[in-house]
Amino acid sequence: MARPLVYQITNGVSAQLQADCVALLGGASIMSRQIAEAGEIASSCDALLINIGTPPDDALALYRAAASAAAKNNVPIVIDLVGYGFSKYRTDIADTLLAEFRFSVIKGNEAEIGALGGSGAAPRGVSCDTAVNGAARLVEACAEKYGCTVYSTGETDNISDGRDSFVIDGGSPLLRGTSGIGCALGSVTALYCAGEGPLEAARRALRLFRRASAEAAADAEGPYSFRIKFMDMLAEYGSILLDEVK
Ligand SMILES: Nc1ncnc2c1ncn2[C@@H]1O[C@H](COP(=O)(O)OP(=O)(O)OP(=O)(O)O)[C@@H](O)[C@H]1O
Ligand SMILES: Cc1ncsc1CCO
Repeated sequence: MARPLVYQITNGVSAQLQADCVALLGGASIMSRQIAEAGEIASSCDALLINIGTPPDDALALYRAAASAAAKNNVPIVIDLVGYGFSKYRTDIADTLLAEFRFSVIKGNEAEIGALGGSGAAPRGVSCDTAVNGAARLVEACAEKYGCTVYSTGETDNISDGRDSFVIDGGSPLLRGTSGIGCALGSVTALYCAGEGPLEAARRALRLFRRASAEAAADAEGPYSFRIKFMDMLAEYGSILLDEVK
């Protein structure tokens, strides 16, 4: 497939980074928050990402319009549960979508997936790095409940499709030194879902980010030069070492 088109409905903070990641890994993005064109775009793209980071007033109607058109056309859908469990508004929206649609991948940081799995703790804001006890088990339980691939990110990443489960570690904590890299990971997951099954796509994205961050950290002078080097390394490993990071 030449340049898979990823329809990204996302937050206003990370959008540029997300579009850049998709572009440097060989995809193309379209971003729009207009309900009027959501069905049209979703039915002709190769993957849909719904990131609830900065939900607009009409968020539920927008996400529904996009998700229902994607589902009708067998377009894979990735949902990034940014801030799930923090505000009731976004948690209710996400729960409604999760009840109505079958997603290819559900992702969040450990605190967000912990909240989804009923850990009893809630994240404080977005990008929360609170560790959750039993994260791997919670990811597996969510994968079984929602019938899809689920992953959580943090010091270690946990991924499961309800049958097979993996832990991914390594990389660099500098990934957390600036904002939006988790959102970009969601975009790359959606991009890879255009070409392969959700578990393989998500594992590949997670491993690519760990691998690229380890290389970038080796000669970064600080969190921002790291961020630039990380993007270069993503491009390098994304095109050269696809099999190795699979
Ligand atoms: N302590 C850590 N060490 C190494 N890598 C990490 C660590 N914490 C997170 N990561 C990696 O950083 C990336 C972003 O994960 P993170 O959990 O920060 O997402 P997030 O909270 O959704 O981020 P954001 O909201 O800023 O987009 C992932 O690739 C994850 O594997
Ligand atoms: C800071 C922030 N607020 C909503 S989304 C976002 C980007 C990181 O998730």
